[in-house]
Amino acid sequence: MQIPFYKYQGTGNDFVVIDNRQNIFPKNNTKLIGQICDRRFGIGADGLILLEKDSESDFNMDYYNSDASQSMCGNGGRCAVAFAKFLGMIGNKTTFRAIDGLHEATIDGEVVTLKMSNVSEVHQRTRHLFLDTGSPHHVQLVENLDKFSVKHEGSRLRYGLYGESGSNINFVEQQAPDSFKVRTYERGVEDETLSCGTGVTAVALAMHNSGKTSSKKVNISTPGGDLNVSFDQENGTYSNIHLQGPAIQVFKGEITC
Ligand SMILES: N[C@H](CCC[C@H](N)C(=O)O)C(=O)O
Repeated sequence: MQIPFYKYQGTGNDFVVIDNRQNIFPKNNTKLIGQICDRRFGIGADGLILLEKDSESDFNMDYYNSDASQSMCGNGGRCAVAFAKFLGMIGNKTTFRAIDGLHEATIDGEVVTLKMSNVSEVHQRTRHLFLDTGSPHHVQLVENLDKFSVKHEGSRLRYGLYGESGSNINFVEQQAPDSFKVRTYERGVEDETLSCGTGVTAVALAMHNSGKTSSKKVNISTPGGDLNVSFDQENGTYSNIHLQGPAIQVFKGEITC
């Protein structure tokens, strides 16, 4: 079978994206998902995105990590919006469905602004914070982030602290009153990725919640590029959360399976 696909990247978090509105992809074949995402034997990607029909919104985004596990994906959501625009399915505004519910988004050129789900619980621990922005995130301030062993420490925490279900692990260094550098170990990729959308969203909220910033517009730089997170906070709930950054189409191909 030949399945057309596109490759997108959002600040270096990269995805194989497929128009699956006719249900052509064998999504139960988790081995195939792993093969597609394999950096050597396949196309190579952090995850797979299937864009599907949805009865109540413009489309459904079915997201798979490279190990075929599922979660919400912020950068993937931004790339799905860019793909839907490319397909002519939407104009510059959309509402789509993901695993954590409906999301609004806008697109202006290559920049996609994605509304994230509300966050009403931020757990403060001795040396880290934990919150769920559509996927679970551990947020920890470190020194000398550029030299930090993200994969080793990230894996240790992901399995040691969070067991089999795991969590994404974000290491953070403050750059200025409203800006931070972040490197992320991603659950389901089981490696450092160049950027993590739900992760930088978690970092922005966690840094505000712990008083490291009083700004409600936070700039986050990742190894893959820069993202902005803006939000409101009322009675302990974070709402009107927007993740903004580029989503770029890289190439088109055909999967043989
Ligand atoms: N690895 C995450 C999902 C993808 C998150 C990341 N790619 C993003 O942009 O939010 C998890 O399983 O919790």
